[in-house]
Amino acid sequence: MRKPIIAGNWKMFKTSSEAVSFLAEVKGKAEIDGVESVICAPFTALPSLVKAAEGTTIAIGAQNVHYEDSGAYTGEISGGMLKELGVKYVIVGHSERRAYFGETDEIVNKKVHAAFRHGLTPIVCVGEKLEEREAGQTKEVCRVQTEGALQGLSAAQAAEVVIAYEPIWAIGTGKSSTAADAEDVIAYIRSVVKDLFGQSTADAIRIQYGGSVKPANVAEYLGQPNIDGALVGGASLEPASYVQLIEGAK
Ligand SMILES: O=C[C@H](O)COP(=O)(O)O
Repeated sequence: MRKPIIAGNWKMFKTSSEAVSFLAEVKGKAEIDGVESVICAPFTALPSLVKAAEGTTIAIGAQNVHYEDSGAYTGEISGGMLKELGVKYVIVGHSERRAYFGETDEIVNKKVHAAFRHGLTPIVCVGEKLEEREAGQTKEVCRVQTEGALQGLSAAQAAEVVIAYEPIWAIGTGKSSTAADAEDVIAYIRSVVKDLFGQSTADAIRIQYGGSVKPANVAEYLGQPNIDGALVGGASLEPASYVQLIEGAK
């Protein structure tokens, strides 16, 4: 039985003090049996957020990690630095990082391995652009990105990964994929994992949908047999909305 996982991706929003106020508001309310609550915050908010989340069941995640453990990489953050803070998850290969920061499938794969070296759980994003969808390439794009991201992992590691299927045209646009379409692609991604690692890994791996998820539609996505959660941007920024997302996943 896969535990549903709702992860807020705050992107480049919220200072450290804003993050702590948010946590104080959702404490207790966003902690619901049977649902895993995660907040992926900017690096600067992580130390205070991890501290504020102590004693709660809310896990804290980062939005990026460098693939090397240390070195002359000005401005970058390593897995060891995140681990020492008490961070549990890290988003890898978000489409915004692929588009604006040149992350390739090879870099994503190196980051996934870096996450595991440091005991962090990667939330790996895959998803097609609008023109790829219109050209009927959605599944092929997702297959290539999934295979690339998971390359070289053991089956046990792959089972721990969280995959987030995020059609790029649905991110921050208010245009969400229908639950049936998202289910179809996510079931396909699970079959790709089965081909790579076998049935038990495919049964264990959690796959989220992301792209204009809101309190009003989260239950419909989570009601699909292969959709195990949501990676949520805009609707995760307000405390009441974040709590409703967690409630909707129950
Ligand atoms: O990581 C989250 C996604 O990019 C979705 O963002 P959104 O919920 O604002 O569409």
